[in-house]
Amino acid sequence: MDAHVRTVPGSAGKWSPAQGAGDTGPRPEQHDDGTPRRAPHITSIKTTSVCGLGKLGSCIAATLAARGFEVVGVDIDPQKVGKINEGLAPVDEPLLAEAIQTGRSRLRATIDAREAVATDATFFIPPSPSLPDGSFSNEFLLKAMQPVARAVKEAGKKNHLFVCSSTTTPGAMDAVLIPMLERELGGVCGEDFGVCYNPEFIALGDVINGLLDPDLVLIGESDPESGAALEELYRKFNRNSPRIARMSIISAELTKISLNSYITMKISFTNQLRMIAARHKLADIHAILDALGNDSRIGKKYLRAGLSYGGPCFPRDNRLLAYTARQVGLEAPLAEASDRVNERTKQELVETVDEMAQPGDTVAVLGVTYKPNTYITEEAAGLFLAQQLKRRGYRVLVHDFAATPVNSPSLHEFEQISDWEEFKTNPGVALAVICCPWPQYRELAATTGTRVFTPWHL
Ligand SMILES: NC(=O)C1=CN([C@@H]2O[C@H](COP(=O)(O)OP(=O)(O)OC[C@H]3O[C@@H](n4cnc5c(N)ncnc54)[C@H](O)[C@@H]3O)[C@@H](O)[C@H]2O)C=CC1
Ligand SMILES: O=C(O)[C@H]1O[C@H](OP(=O)(O)OP(=O)(O)OC[C@H]2O[C@@H](n3ccc(=O)[nH]c3=O)[C@H](O)[C@@H]2O)[C@H](O)[C@@H](O)[C@@H]1O
Repeated sequence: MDAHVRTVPGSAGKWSPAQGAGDTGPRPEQHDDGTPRRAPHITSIKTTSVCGLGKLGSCIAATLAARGFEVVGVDIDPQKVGKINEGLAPVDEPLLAEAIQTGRSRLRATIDAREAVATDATFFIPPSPSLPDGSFSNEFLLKAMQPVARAVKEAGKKNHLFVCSSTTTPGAMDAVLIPMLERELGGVCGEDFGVCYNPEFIALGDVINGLLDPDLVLIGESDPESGAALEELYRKFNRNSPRIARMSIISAELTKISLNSYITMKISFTNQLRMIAARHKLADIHAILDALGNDSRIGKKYLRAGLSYGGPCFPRDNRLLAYTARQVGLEAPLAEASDRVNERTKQELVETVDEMAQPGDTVAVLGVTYKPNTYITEEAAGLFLAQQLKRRGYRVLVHDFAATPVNSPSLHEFEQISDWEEFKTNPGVALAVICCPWPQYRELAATTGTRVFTPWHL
């Protein structure tokens, strides 16, 4: 059953540190059956478990171990478990293999979720895929959390800390995931056990450094003790001294997607401006943005003119904010506009190329990942262009420094440029379009005699 959230519970009352998520007032001293209520008293997390050893989870497990915590990794995929136990990286991510080596004596993995019970806190990081209405599915989180909760109950263990790091639909923790935990554990969240919502702000390709030196650590907490325990963990774990923002769980769910939605708004603004500037012969979008970024209220980050944003996070987190607004009877026109500009940016790329070449021509699409240093092609501008050109009757050649038909099956339908060095010296195509700013493409962009179109300032 997919129990994704259907209604967003109100967050009307203001949260205070002494109050758990969804609290409505002081609680009685006892449970209905007369047993005393007890606040969770985890004060120090020494041993951790990480459920979901994918692109994010394997990096969290490895860095926790590298920074001195005992870690049990859990995944339903025996291959990922096997790799961790062999001391190898289960996914491609810079510095992951090194982190695993550093923490090897403290890191092991298993497919048996019950082993998480022996640890103080479990981080849950399975997928939370988008559904057609824009919300995120809770299915994998429920399946990952349930066996751990059952095992905690069977063991009679008190005060296990459940930490959700996957992105959730705002309201899903209070309406779906915590009620499941309360049913399985037979207790009240925030009193008999603790829950934190703790998403990470990391960019693929830089996950290890992003985890160790973040700008922000975000903790949504069911009760102050749980939040304090997690804060203490981060104070030992982080190499820098980031702002640790603690708040209610619903606030943290909203903060996570708002951050990404705000940045997509910034990127879409650059693309909107680029389209306007392009209609003026002497206007240079790169010069305009470079100047704008000097205003400290704007800043230079994510103000680079290029193409549409893509990947597994930005597009869907931004749509989730719009969904969240609809759930409470509002609109989120800014989030919707970011999405519309992003779609328009993709279409505009196809139209521009269509003006520079004609069906039947051979066009090389260079860079089909959503950004450099990753093999992921999800919602990437290059992949979209290649698909659209093929549909319009072009012969399309694709090239990337990381994505291949093996790791990105959507590339199977295209002819691949397998030898970059050879292509670079003799492209033999009507047009080459640089869709992803891999720095290596700079050489081609500088070559005279090759017709190259690059929206990026390489
Ligand atoms: N990849 C990223 O850059 C970021 C991802 N996130 C969020 O983190 C979550 C995970 O994302 P990724 O790591 O990219 O996903 P992924 O698909 O790379 O990895 C998920 C892992 O969870 C495992 N899994 C599935 N069901 C399980 C279960 N019942 N028990 C234990 N393991 C289970 C899968 O086998 C897989 O190894 C998502 O909610 C995503 O939105 C948030 C910030 C950044
Ligand atoms: O929520 C998440 O999962 C993560 O999503 C993003 O991380 P990521 O998608 O890996 O990558 P980014 O490096 O942020 O790039 C995203 C997209 O923005 C585009 N971009 C980036 C910068 C820029 O100036 N312009 C621009 O179009 C990139 O080309 C790429 O398509 C955020 O940067 C992370 O903070 C966040 O935790």
